[in-house]
Amino acid sequence: MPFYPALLDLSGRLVLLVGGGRVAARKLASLLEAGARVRLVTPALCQEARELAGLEGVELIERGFEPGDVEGAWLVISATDDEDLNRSVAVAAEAARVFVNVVDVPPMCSFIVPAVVRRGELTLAVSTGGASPAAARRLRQGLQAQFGPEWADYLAILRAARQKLTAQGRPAAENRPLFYQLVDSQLMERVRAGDAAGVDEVMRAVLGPGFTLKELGQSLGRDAAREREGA
Ligand SMILES: C[C@@]1(CC(=O)O)C2=NC(=C\c3[nH]c(c(CCC(=O)O)c3CC(=O)O)Cc3[nH]c(c(CC(=O)O)c3CCC(=O)O)/C=C3\N/C(=C\2)[C@@H](CCC(=O)O)[C@]3(C)CC(=O)O)/[C@H]1CCC(=O)O
Ligand SMILES: NC(=O)c1ccc[n+]([C@@H]2O[C@H](COP(=O)([O-])OP(=O)(O)OC[C@H]3O[C@@H](n4cnc5c(N)ncnc54)[C@H](O)[C@@H]3O)[C@@H](O)[C@H]2O)c1
Repeated sequence: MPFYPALLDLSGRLVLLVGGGRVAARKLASLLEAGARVRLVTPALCQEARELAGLEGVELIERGFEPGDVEGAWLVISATDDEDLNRSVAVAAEAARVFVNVVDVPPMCSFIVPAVVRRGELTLAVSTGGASPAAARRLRQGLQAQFGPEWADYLAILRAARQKLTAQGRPAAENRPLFYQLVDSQLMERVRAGDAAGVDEVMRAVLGPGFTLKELGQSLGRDAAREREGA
C-alpha cells in the first residue's frame, strides 16, 4: 500500500497510549520527545514505563482500556500483546476518526511507524511499507553512521542564515540561488571540521557581510557529545 509520508506536530496535543510494557515505554519516550501530552492507559507498568509516566505531560490511568479513553486524542498507539484488546482500541480509534498504530499488527493500523535517525532538525525516516522491519532497521543504522552530529549545527546555521536573508525582503528568485550556493559550498566540510573561522569565510563569500556565526547567534559542536552518546 502506498502510505502517505508526513511529519506530525504533536506538541501540546493529546496522544492515547495503551499498554505499559517495554514497547509502550519506547513509544512514550518518543512521544514526549515530540512534545506530545500522553494519556497512558494500562493496569500494570514495567519499571521503564513507570519512570517515564512520572514526567510532566503524562496522564497515567492505571486500569484496563475503555473506548472512552480515545476522547480528545489526536493519535492512538496500542502497544499490547492482547489481540482482542488491540482490536477494541483500533475500533474505538477508527470510530473517532483518529489515526491508530497497533504495534506490529499492520492490518489494525491506519498509520505505521518508520525507523528514524535525528540530527537536530534533520529527520531521516525509513519505511519499507511493512515489507521488512529488519531491513528498515539496518537501513537506519547505515544512515546513522553516514549522517553525523554535524548535521545539527549545519542545519541550525542554514536556518538562521535563511531567516536573516529572507527578512531582508529581496524577491525569492534572488535568494534561491544563494541557498543553493550555500548548500553546494564547503560549508558542511567546515562545520564537520569544527572550523568556525572557515565557516565564517564561506558565509562571507556566499552571502556577504552580516552572516558570521556570531552575527547569526550560532556556534559549533553543541550537539556533538549528545549525538555521540545516542548514536
Ligand atoms: C521501524 C520500527 C519502528 C518502531 O517499531 O518503532 C518498526 N519495527 C521495528 C523493528 C522490528 N519489528 C519487528 C522486528 C523483528 C524482525 C522482523 O520481523 O522483520 C524488528 C527488528 C528488530 O527488532 O530487530 C517485528 C515486526 N514488526 C512488524 C511485524 C508484523 C508484520 O510484519 O506483519 C513484526 C513481526 C512480529 C512477529 O513476529 O509476530 C510490523 C511493523 N513494524 C514497523 C516498525 C512497521 C513497519 C515499518 C516499515 O515500514 O518497515 C509495522 C508494519 C507496524 C508498526 O509497528 O508500526 C522498528 C525499527 C526501529 C529501529 O531499529 O530503527
Ligand atoms: N516493534 C518492535 O520493535 C517490537 C518489539 C517487541 C515487541 N513488540 C510487540 O509489541 C507488543 C507489546 O510488547 P511488550 O514487550 O511491551 O509487551 P508486554 O506484554 O510487556 O506489555 C503489554 C502491556 O499491556 C498492558 N495491558 C494488558 N491488558 C491491558 C488492558 N486491558 N488495557 C491496557 N493495557 C493493558 C499490560 O499491563 C502490559 O503493560 C507485543 O505485541 C509485541 O509483539 C514490538
